Amino acid sequence: MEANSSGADVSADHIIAELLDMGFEFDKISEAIGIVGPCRADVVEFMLNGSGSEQRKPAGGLQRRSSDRSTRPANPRGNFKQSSITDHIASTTGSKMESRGGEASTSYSWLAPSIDTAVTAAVCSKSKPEPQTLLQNSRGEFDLNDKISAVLKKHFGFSCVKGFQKEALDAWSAHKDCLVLAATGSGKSLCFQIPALLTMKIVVVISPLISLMHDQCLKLAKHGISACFLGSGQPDNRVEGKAMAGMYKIVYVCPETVLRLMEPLKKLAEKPGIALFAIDEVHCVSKWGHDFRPDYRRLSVLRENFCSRKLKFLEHDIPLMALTATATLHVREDILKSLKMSEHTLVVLTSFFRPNLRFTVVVATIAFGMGIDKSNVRRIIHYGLPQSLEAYYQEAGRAGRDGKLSDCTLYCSFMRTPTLLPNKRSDEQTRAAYRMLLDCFHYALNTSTCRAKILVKYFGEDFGPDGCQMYFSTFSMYLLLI
Ligand SMILES: Nc1ncnc2c1ncn2[C@@H]1O[C@H](COP(=O)(O)OP(=O)(O)OP(=O)(O)O)[C@@H](O)[C@H]1O
Repeated sequence: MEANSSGADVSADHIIAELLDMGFEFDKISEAIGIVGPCRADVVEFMLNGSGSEQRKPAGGLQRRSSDRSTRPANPRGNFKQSSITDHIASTTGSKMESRGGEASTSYSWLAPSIDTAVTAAVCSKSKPEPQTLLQNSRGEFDLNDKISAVLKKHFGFSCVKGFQKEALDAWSAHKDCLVLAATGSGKSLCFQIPALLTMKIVVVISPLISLMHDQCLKLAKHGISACFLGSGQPDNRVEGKAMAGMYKIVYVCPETVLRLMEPLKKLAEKPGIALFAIDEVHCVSKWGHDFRPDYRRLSVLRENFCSRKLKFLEHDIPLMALTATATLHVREDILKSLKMSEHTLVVLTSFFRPNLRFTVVVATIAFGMGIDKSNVRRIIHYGLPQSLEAYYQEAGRAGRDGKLSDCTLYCSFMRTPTLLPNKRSDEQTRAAYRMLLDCFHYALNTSTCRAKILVKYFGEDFGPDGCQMYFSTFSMYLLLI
């Protein structure tokens, strides 16, 4: 027996039943329990990464499997909120229970960005209320912030939601569509996981990769939240039926499957109800992005079908929450249009400026390996030009997640033609690929401006003349001839 993240004791049988129910294979669960013992957190850790807690780690433990989340994302019509980089760097590296004060945030209309000084505070529970001790307001309702604090603490052990998470949750609670752009590892998942815990309804999450869905379900199991994944990677064919009967709080599904399940989803929307459709890695919608997936474009059926105009039992349209880590203005615009998101979509944006990263380009002919995904990576070295600056920002951004000064070095030889897109591509895709490559050339060849500034500008953000002074007043460019 062990204590789970919610404080309750669970047995090996209980863990097996729980994970089987989510659609994981019996053999894998048993193997994990056999190695790390009947501790849910360790079993999940083992299934995710091939290791349990330190003292129970098997000799010669397996290699860590990183969930490779390729990410990047626009509403010319929507409201635009932009919060500080400290929104993600400081909080993700801090202790789980740390309490954070207010966070600086700027907001602007994204067509004509103009920064103002609006402050978006993180929601922290001062008194750390337990669900049963929440105070009701005069109409007998619980305050949303208190509810959020309570579920956050109960399931995840955190005291505060970050500023951008609060913005997204406010949009959801106001039944608004929302586009969230926040860095890799900043905590986007909580934006759509919390709604599942605040209502009796289900959250449906559309995700492009089975490995991502798999990992997220395991992490939710660790936090005592029932979830499942549907699609070709689901070995148990009973899980789909159970999911469509409302037996899981969070249902992860790939785009092809969501398109196939439109009718069952409409029934689910009636009873017990769908709280939210979250579209993760939403840059996959855009042909202008580096990770285009045609099925993502067909997800406009969600906005077209799950609205009160079409489904008479709905009081409000079911909100869409689209999330990504990187997207240019062009890609954002494309996302909003392609998904037919509401004209009142709120765009929540955290700054792309990472003050602790120094960007250097070295023109050379020597090969170097890539860094790995850890919080304290001090240097990311790219060998060869990336296909796009989105891809570069995504990969280089793995450096310095702990907020400490780190270097991002790009080695490239202008003598070598960079790889473009797959051989079979339309003229439009070829043009887009060349455009993206041209941006990379401009970035690499720049000798007059701070590189961080170019990257941030590329994503449509202007942090003013002072932004670089701390670390970027100079940059390096070496020419190594061999
Ligand atoms: N409010 C919070 N306070 C402290 N830690 C948080 C908070 N929200 C999220 N985190 C932590 O941040 C980490 C990253 O979260 P998550 O995986 O959701 O990031 P993400 O933005 O979805 O990343 P990616 O783009 O790689 O998918 C997790 O360990 C999560 O527990």
